[in-house]
Amino acid sequence: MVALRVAGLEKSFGSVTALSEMSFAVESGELFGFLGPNGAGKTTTIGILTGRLTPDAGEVSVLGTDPTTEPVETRRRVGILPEQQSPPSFLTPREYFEFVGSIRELEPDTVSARVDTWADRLGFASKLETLHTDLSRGQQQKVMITQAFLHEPDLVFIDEPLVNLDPLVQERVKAFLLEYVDRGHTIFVSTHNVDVAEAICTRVGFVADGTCRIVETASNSGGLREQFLAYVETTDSEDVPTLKDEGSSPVPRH
Ligand SMILES: Nc1ncnc2c1ncn2[C@@H]1O[C@H](COP(=O)(O)OP(=O)(O)OP(=O)(O)O)[C@@H](O)[C@H]1O
Repeated sequence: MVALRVAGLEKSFGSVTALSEMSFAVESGELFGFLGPNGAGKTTTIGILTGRLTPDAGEVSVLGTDPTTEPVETRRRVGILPEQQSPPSFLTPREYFEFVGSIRELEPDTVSARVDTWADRLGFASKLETLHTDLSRGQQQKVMITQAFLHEPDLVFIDEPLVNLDPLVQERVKAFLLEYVDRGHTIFVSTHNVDVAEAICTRVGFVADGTCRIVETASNSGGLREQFLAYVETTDSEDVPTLKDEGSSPVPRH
């Protein structure tokens, strides 16, 4: 079953073309990686998939909803870990999770049990009653990861899930993501981190220059990093690493 699908997406901001004929689909149960350099169009695509942005053209479907016409319904059904967003500074993690739980229509006992599990998993039990403003960046990231999964949605969008986390917690998050898709849920991960994509994703969409090319990580023989850098070289993206000096052959663009 298809969890999400975009077809022919176009999006410009003034004279800047952010997306150009972006098309791909993600099946239920996939851990799909969206891998691209700065400015490739990843955040813009997630913004459209979660109803925050409206495309100039193209079709989009998320769990059978259309986020361009029914954004509230789409957001009700998914979890979102936005890029570089902090929890409210004036709340503690426990207060914030109670707030998120009420919006997500969860029973207080369910919220409490899930928060305890997440606090143990990511190691922030001692910080549950501390104002967010007094938490480190990594501790705030743990809170943001928890809120995205609190209602155990069928589909979760996560932007750079491991940023600011220490290596031990990174391993725990990666293990959780794999377990979550094993249970039949779908995860869409946007990242710059090729190693993370290669380690956990079933398929990867290389994003560059506002468009996307799908690569199967399981049958990937040439090394994801080399393929990715070679792909980016074939686009018009600026400020990206080059492999030309190392004698690699670019992968032809689809
Ligand atoms: N609100 C906006 N106004 C003008 N230009 C924008 C806006 N949002 C995005 N852009 C431009 O659209 C392009 C795609 O940006 P986007 O944020 O989607 O990239 P990204 O892949 O998420 O990048 P990064 O990895 O650096 O976060 C960039 O050229 C960016 O400058």
